[in-house]
Amino acid sequence: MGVPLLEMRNITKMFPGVVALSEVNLTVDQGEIHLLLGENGAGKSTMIKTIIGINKPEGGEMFWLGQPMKINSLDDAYELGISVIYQELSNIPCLSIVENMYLGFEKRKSGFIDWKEQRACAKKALERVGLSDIDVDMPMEKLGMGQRQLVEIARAIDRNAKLIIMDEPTSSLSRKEIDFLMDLMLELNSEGVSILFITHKLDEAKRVGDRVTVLRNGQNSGETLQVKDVTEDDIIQMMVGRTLEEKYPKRKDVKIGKEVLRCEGLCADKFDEVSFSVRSGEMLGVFGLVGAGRTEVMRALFGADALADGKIYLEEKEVIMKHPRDAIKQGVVLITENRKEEGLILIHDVVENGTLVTLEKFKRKGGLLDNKKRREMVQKHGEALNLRPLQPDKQSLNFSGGNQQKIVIMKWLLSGAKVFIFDEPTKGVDVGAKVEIYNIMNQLLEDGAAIIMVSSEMDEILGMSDRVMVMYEGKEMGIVENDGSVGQEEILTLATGGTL
Ligand SMILES: Nc1ncnc2c1ncn2[C@@H]1O[C@H](COP(=O)(O)OP(=O)(O)OP(=O)(O)O)[C@@H](O)[C@H]1O
Repeated sequence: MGVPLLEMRNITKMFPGVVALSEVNLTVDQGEIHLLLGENGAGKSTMIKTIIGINKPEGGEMFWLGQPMKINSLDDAYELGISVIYQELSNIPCLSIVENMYLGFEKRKSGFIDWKEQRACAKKALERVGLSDIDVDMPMEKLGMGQRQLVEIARAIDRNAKLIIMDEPTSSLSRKEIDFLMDLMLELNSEGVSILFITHKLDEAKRVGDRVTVLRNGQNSGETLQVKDVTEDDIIQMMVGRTLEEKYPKRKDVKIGKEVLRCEGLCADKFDEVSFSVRSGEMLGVFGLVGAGRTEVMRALFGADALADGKIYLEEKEVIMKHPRDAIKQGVVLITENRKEEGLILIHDVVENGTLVTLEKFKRKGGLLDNKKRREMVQKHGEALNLRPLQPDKQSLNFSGGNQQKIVIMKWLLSGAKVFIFDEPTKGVDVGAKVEIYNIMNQLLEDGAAIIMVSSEMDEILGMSDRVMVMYEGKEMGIVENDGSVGQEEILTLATGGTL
């Protein structure tokens, strides 16, 4: 194996009130896929930012191919051959694919941008990620989340990276795209590229990883191990310090009651004739591959996008959702998949974000806000959601990705709605926190709410839903009872346009 490609020794990084990394060690060998795992807030992203020079550690040493690593900026990282594919997409939506791919690293000829060369190289790299038919001059915003992610991967391939750091690259991809990416990772790896792979999906991790380093509360949790020598349960034990009894906790005292919401023949640009209903105490799972139109239906139902046709009934009365305000007023809320753009005001703290849609509840006589009560509520829900760190005054942008998701969930939990639409609720959330979110959903159902859960995770859909609506290319392919009579195969058949 020779000298390690990257060696991080005793890295310590502090932020106000938090020791994000404490004497952490990480070694990535040449030509290996190394897993960096840990709960939300364990310090994985902080470690990556340290590797690429964004964070300056307070202590520790870094080596690249055995030599002390001088890294002061992202440019130094690229120079060495390190590319990062971030958890949250970092491209600029209004720029074209090719502009995004070479932003800050333009190919030049006689001082001018060499568009011909850029387009040719972009096309070649995009072919490798399965996007051979795509027009490289198309604006990024025209692509779905999954495709945008693949463009980022193409950019790393184009830069001939020696180390590709992938921070949850699969969280926005469909099953097919994930399989494609896993194969691509193995292929790149066989060509000698090292990959540092961060994921919360342990099955994927096990599928491709050679060795695994686990972080827990900013420290190494045990030694780095060979992936073939550990089970998923061993990894969970290292991550959370205990084994999880149930991945999908059972609902105890839930009675499915009357229909709360019914949608008939919903139509818009991206979907056609979608009809479904959900009852009190019931979870309707909505499954489909990326681009199936699930999020679009939910956004229209919530009044965030316009409907061309169709009717919505709430407790048997027809309602019009022209604006999210209308939906919230009627007790229908959407917990968006896109937390950074739509879920949170990142510069605001947890109290402000957590109580943003429920300010009315905290108004005192005279109209002033009861900030003490706001803080107490946020503290209470933060504890229930295991928000880490539990610092209500901390700016949301300084929370780890998974913990930001918990703040978004908190915001809507406080609203006391009748219908909760969760769009990919556990995206980027660690195994332990997933169970916490499922427990909260179960509690909502016990309290009589209705839940619609859009998810690309088949296990999650089958583990949590009472019924499953399957969509394909904007069409509703069927609604099935999740009572064991249908399984993964049947649902996938519907999701790929087939019939049962
Ligand atoms: N700029 C910052 N200012 C203050 N605290 C920060 C900052 N960046 C990270 N932290 C804190 O450092 C800790 C580690 O966060 P980090 O983002 O590295 O976690 P993570 O393991 O990547 O989690 P996730 O899986 O949720 O993405 C957290 O407590 C986080 O709140």
